Amino acid sequence: MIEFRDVSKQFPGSPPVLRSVNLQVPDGDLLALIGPSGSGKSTLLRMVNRLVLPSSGSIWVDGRDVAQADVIALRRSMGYVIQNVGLFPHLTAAENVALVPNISGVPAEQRRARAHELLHLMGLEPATFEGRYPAQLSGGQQQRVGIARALAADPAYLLMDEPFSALDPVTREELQRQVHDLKRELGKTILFVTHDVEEAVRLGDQICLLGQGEVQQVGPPARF
Ligand SMILES: Nc1ncnc2c1ncn2[C@@H]1O[C@H](COP(=O)(O)OP(=O)(O)OP(=O)(O)O)[C@@H](O)[C@H]1O
Repeated sequence: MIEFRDVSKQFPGSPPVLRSVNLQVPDGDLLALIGPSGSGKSTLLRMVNRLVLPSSGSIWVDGRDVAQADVIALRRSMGYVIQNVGLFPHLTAAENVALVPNISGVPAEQRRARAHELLHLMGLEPATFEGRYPAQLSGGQQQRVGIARALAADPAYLLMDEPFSALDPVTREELQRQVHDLKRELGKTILFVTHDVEEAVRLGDQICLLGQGEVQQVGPPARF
């Protein structure tokens, strides 16, 4: 479970972004964070992997306060997917997917097998795609590689920050379906930022609406 306990955030010299946020993402759930631009969605998500530190309050993952965790171990224990993927341009699709296993010392053969498995899972046939560089992939294919990379260390948690915003509607729907299947089949716990209410309704077990620095509403999609 991911839990925000009384979390507030104020960047120096700016008005408060978030005030007293209390929120839980139970194991196996996808919580979609929605809200107007600037409402603090990304800030809240980034506090989970400590890219942003709360001004007060705490964030707990699996019953542990992330402030006490080793930051590298914490980040490796979570998949992180962002809008513009951030693939390394000089690494092939398979090498990008196998990046974390590589730094963690997983032997080459095992890494390759894992990269194949994940590319396949994301609908990219390894025989065709493993050797391609990001520039040789479409936006949707790059995003699939980005998700495969986030899954490489088999993290229990995925943090997804507007992962599909830059994609055309058809690709976007395909990837939404894939995330839905992933969640069901692999039992991941997902925090998903989107500005698209339809996407939130389609994917979320719970939706949290942020606004004016606070949680305005939280509940299952039927209530939105
Ligand atoms: N590092 C930072 N330093 C100062 N202010 C910041 C920083 N990061 C974010 N902010 C401010 O915090 C507020 C919330 O930003 P955040 O990116 O969390 O919003 P968001 O809801 O994700 O917006 P969007 O939908 O536009 O991506 C904004 O006013 C932003 O300018």
